[in-house]
Amino acid sequence: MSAQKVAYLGPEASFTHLASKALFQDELLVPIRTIPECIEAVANGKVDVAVVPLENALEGTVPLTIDYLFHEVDVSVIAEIQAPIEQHLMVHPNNHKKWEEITSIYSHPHALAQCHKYLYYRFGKVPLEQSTSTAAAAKFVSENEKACIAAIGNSSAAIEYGLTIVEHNIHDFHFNHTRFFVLSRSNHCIQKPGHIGQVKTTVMITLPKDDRSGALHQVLSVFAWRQLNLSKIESRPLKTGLGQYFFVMDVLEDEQMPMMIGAMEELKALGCEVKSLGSYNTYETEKKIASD
Ligand SMILES: O=C(O)C(=O)C[C@]1(C(=O)O)C=C[C@@H](O)C=C1
Repeated sequence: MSAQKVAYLGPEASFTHLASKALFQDELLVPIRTIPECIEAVANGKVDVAVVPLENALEGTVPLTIDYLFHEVDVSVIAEIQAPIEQHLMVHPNNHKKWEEITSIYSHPHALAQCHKYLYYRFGKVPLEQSTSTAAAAKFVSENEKACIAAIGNSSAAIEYGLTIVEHNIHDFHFNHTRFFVLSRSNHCIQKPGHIGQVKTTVMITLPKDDRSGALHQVLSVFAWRQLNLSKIESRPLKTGLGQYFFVMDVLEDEQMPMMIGAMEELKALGCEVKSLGSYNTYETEKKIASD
């Protein structure tokens, strides 16, 4: 069988690349510049699969990913990858000796936010610049050795782009992990040995338009009386006006199970709109994932 094309938020050595490599050892990995372009690539059939960051333990949801999946495309989640995240400050080797004089710091907004306290106390006056990924920041710093600037990213990015790490582990809290979604046009979830926990289903629910009181309570009851365990609930703006939201819920059950089928029917009977992203297994980059 020919290798699958797997798009990921690049360039090489982004955290998303490291997560993709853990699950897709034998496939063709294709770096793409931004999260929407990754999602479009899989939706349009340019690639078979796309890997994008979804949620970080310190900073929460990556809004671009969840909003794009709700508003713009119909694709399924076929796996989740969880990875530990260690952020380091790195500079061009030519600037190694004067690294404390850096004039700006580049990284992905989620990475900058994960290091907020460090940056505030250590470099409070130094401007922070946003990049499309941590690896894009490292690449930029490597290409601009004349400027005394730094990037925040992982140690693979430092090696890939020939940078020197000047401060290790600058993220503010020790337990720093990120969830990545593996997206596909088909809804056949990846079944490789080594997954952890229970199967999960992600649904996006819009409440009935009549704005009745207790609507969210009704939605939660649909899951509660069936003993369907939720591992996440979050509201995101519908982008139609202030106070209008959709709800993202992760349910620890397969959507094919009778209780889940019943729950989805009851939600629709209540007047909710339901968009399911499908059921999927969770893999960890630290744990061995068999190549098939
Ligand atoms: O993959 C990368 O390197 C990214 O820059 C993206 C991203 C994210 O959006 O959460 C991935 C993991 C880390 O949490 C920080 C940044």
